[in-house]
Amino acid sequence: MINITNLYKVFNPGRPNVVNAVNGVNLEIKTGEFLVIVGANGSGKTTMLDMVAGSVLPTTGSISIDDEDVTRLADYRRSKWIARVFQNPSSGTASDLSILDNFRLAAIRTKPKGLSIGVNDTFKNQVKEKISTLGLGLENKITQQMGTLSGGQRQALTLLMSVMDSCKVLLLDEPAAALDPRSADIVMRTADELIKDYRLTAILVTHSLKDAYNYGSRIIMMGEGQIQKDLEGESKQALKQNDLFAWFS
Ligand SMILES: Nc1ncnc2c1ncn2[C@@H]1O[C@H](COP(=O)(O)OP(=O)(O)OP(=O)(O)O)[C@@H](O)[C@H]1O
Repeated sequence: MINITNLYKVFNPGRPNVVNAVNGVNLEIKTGEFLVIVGANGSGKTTMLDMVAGSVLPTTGSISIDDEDVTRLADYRRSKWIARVFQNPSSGTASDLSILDNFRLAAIRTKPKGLSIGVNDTFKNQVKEKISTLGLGLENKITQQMGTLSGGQRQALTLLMSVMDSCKVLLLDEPAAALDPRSADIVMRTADELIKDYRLTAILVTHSLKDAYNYGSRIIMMGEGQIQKDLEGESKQALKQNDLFAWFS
């Protein structure tokens, strides 16, 4: 469970270019919940995600994960709980390494430095089996360099890699925004399945109202650094795509 209490982020405080990016957010995200965040440009979505990830520190307020206060914990120390997928497909993978070596590194993401993992047949078969679930035929190309794959293929693999090691929280920062419609669908469906299969707590930031409508168990809309709408459960399911468009009109 993620608990966000009285969260504020002020950039450039006391200067003429001061920005109140996040402005008093309170949010409890239950284990296994798939939260979608929508909102206009500059409404504070990414800053919120950055604060959960630990790459931006809050000005005031607190964040806890499973009752552990992580408010001031550096991002690399949160990696035992959190995996993040960015908009840019190159961010989550090492271009020069093979698919298999990327998965090898992913499997020891949260382990102490210096630990390595042997690439035996059992591991190879595990990786192939996981990759085959994508239905992209990549299981037969595990020695191919990651850099030679398309953006969609890389994003789908990045998602799979995030559950190779312990991961409780999946942060999705417009993961399909740079992809063609078919690849975007594959990436979003893969994310949805992993969230359900591994009972991950997930936060998706998106400008795609189609994805916001199709995915997630809860949706919030941010405006001026605050939560302006919050629908979950049956209310989220009952939301029509047109209602969602109307939020932005
Ligand atoms: N490092 C920073 N320094 C100064 N201002 C920042 C910084 N990061 C974000 N901001 C400002 O904070 C506000 C919220 O930005 P944020 O990126 O969180 O919004 P967003 O809702 O994710 O927007 P978008 O949909 O365009 O990605 C914006 O006014 C932005 O310019």
